[in-house]
Amino acid sequence: MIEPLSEMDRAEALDGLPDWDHDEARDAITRTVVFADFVEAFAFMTRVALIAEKMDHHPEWKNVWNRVDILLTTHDAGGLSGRDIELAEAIDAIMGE
Ligand SMILES: C[C@H](O)[C@H](O)[C@H]1CNC2=NC(N)=NC(=O)C2=N1
Repeated sequence: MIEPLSEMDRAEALDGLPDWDHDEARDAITRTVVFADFVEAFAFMTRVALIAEKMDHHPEWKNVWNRVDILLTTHDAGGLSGRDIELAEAIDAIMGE
């Protein structure tokens, strides 16, 4: 069982992730990223997939051509956990390159 984030930790984590929105209904964070074309979007998804597999923590996402809609939450915790924050930070690092 993975522990959900406390109210305080959640607020602090969201503060540190300005590019992410909080989906309150799911207690998830979401971010949409847009690339030049499908190949770039899919290359990004491949990189994230390898990180996710290493973390054993996987995004819910949808790709439409050059766009990737990402939702992170922890099914085992019924909401946000530290793993979502860690994966969001890894995604932000890729997007910041
Ligand atoms: C068995 C396996 O470790 C679990 O199902 C992992 C896999 N990836 C996961 N990813 C996410 N986002 N939440 C989880 O609770 C989760 N659990």
